Amino acid sequence: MEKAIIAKNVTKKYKLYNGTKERLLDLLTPKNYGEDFYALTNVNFEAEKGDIVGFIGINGSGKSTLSNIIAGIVPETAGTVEVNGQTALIAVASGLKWDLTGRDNIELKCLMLGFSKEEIKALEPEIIEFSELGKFIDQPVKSYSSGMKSRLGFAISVNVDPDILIIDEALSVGDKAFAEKSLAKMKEFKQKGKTMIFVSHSLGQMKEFCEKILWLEFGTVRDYGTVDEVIPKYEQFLKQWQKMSKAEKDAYKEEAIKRNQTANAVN
Ligand SMILES: Nc1ncnc2c1ncn2[C@@H]1O[C@H](COP(=O)(O)OP(=O)(O)OP(=O)(O)O)[C@@H](O)[C@H]1O
Repeated sequence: MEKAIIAKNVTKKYKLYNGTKERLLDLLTPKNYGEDFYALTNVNFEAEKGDIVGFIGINGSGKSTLSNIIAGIVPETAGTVEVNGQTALIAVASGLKWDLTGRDNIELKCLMLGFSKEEIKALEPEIIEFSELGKFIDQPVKSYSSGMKSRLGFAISVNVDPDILIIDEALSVGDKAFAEKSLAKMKEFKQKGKTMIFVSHSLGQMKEFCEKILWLEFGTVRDYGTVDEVIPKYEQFLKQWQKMSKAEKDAYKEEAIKRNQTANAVN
């Protein structure tokens, strides 16, 4: 089988600063200010061409970070990510230039993807219609609601026909009718044998839509397998997690992060 994505030992380190002054000092001086925070530690993950993979995990597990790295929007700190094909990421707050209008965003995105002026002209009406933005298409994106931004992002990404479509929580904003239309479009993609990554907290949507599940836990891979293998284990975990007190959750999280950091130091 042809691989669509090969992620090897992917690590993402962020710097956490105690205020703007510390951030500036870190930039301006050779001394190391701020605290290292590992959002991902040595993540290994592969997807075959045509796989539909769901990323699950509680808040802060690194799902969006890994999606953004695969989409080429955020650089990895260490490790490698090989992606075979053109990716398109649909996420609530990403990829759109807020000062430009919806129409300008469509044109810019298509130009960046290598479409010609003629191809863009032909594609634009379809994208605008799918977005249901009406006359707002000529207003700056900063005047859009989060649902409208998501609709525009979704309309562009699904209509440019990417090889790998990454959808990060974009179905959770906006109305039910648009979510259904988007799901139908995603099913079309699935039938065409495209590769898809789907990030969602809705296990119902995951079961309906995905074949494989990558379960991330505080920046590491807790499990990767079929929907039937991984989702029941995750549901079991969620039941325990929900019963934990805040202090127990903090302790669990701290322990997991420490384990990740130790793993990082060893490798
Ligand atoms: N730019 C950043 N600077 C510092 N820390 C960050 C940055 N972006 C993400 N993080 C941290 O990295 C961790 C992983 O975040 P990420 O958004 O990837 O998680 P997630 O699993 O997608 O979470 P959610 O389900 O809440 O969307 C979090 O602890 C987050 O606070």
